[in-house]
Amino acid sequence: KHLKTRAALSQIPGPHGKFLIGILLNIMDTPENIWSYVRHLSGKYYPIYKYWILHIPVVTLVCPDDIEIVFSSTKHSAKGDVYKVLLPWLGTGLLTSKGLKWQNRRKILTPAFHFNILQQFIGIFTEESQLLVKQLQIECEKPYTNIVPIITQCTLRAICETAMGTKLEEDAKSQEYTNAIFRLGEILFHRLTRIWYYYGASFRLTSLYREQNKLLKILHGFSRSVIKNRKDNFKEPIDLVTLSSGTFSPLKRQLAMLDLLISAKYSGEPIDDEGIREEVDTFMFEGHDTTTACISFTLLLLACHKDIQEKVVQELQDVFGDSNRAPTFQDLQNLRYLERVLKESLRFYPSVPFLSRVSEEEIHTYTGYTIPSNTIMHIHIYDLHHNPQLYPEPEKFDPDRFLPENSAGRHPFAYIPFSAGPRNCIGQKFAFLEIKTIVSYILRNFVLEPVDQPSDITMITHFVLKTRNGIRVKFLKRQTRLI
Ligand code: HEM
Repeated sequence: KHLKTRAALSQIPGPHGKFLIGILLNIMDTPENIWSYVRHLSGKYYPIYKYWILHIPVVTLVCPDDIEIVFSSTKHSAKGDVYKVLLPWLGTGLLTSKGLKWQNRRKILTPAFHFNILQQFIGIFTEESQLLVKQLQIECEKPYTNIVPIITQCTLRAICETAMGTKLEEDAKSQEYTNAIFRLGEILFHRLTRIWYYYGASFRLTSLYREQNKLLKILHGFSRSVIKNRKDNFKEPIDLVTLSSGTFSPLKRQLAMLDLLISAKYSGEPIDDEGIREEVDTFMFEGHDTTTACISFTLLLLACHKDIQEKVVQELQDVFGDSNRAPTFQDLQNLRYLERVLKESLRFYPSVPFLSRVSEEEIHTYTGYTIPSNTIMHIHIYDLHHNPQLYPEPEKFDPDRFLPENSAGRHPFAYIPFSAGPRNCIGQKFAFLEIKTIVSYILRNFVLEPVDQPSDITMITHFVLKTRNGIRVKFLKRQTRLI
């Protein structure tokens, strides 16, 4: 079996690497060099390549036909080894679980992302956007602003309130929680780019491991105390089926996703308190860095493309006029041009640049190779989205690529910022509502001037698309204030 596996893998092209260690030395490098190295491999070996890291083979897929084979199947849904670093924080929640557990959790969580539930979050997104506008007014005095930290604060507050029903205030407990999320993010990043820390006891011997444990105590302690509080005040199970069917009517009280999980538990669904904690933590992780990346890169692109920025502002003027009212669900639906801008922004800068899966059985690729069972597969969304055969002039920011007439005929797996198939992102509608609310508030109040250009930006390897030095934009107060 071993020889058969080796023989199949040897047919797949890729860098030779060194005897016994494969390409280990190439990835023991800075995060920006790892990023460039992987881009180089994708260009050189398109449509598929393989490398060895020590004794572990990794096959990378960059072509939509091969990606379709993996994503369309309910097999191959187990995650690759990179996700191991997330387990201490998230446990096996929706992102990291597999098999029956994943199926059960997905079934429980799906109604929580129905439009009828999501609509009630627009009020929270609006409040957070208004707070952000106030902060950005102060930034207008400065020559430029690194937008990433300020947007992160905003999206973190939004997800905390929607997922847990808890506001992150200025108090010590909230600050401690926020700081722990930031610091744990740094440690996860440190481990992600050091593969020898995924396996065995090597990470446990480091001071970072001890620090991680302290941070986990804070994070899990916070989630558990919110869950306990919410459970103590829980009145009656929510009828999710009724709530997620029929037309939307505003609820008597603001529900958090946590309430829906508690309700599912009391209705006999297979989820206990620790399971609820896993899912709440998963939302906290998945639900803020991804939206931060999308908003930050969109602001960068709009600052650098004034004509497109003006078209978005014109659309906002058409929808809101000179009124300073908050957006309704219908307003957000009507922002069609902004939607195309966001889609193109997620093509250009996919918040999740790569995914990793494990083949559960042998795969025969469209491109003519055999991937043996139990092989780690990386799917490079960034390279897929920058393929000139799929997107002519891929480095051009052009929202009209997503006009219906221009999207017709595009390969269904050529555009996958939210992944695809049964294991796609459960939060994509939530994300669009939030991002549209925040970006529209920013553009109703400010003119964006370019500071960094896309060509100035140095990308780094991370779970979520990030740059080495943030993203700088200049904010000017908009003369005809729309809000
Ligand atoms: C622009 C914003 C977002 C992008 C681009 C994005 C992208 C993705 C991608 C690519 C995956 C697949 C990950 C994998 O297979 O390893 C995923 C999964 C997931 N996302 Fe998102 N996401 C976004 C926002 C959100 C938000 C706001 C939430 C929660 C409120 C969320 C919750 C999740 C969860 C729970 C999963 C795991 C789903 C499963 O395995 O069944 N995401 N997301």
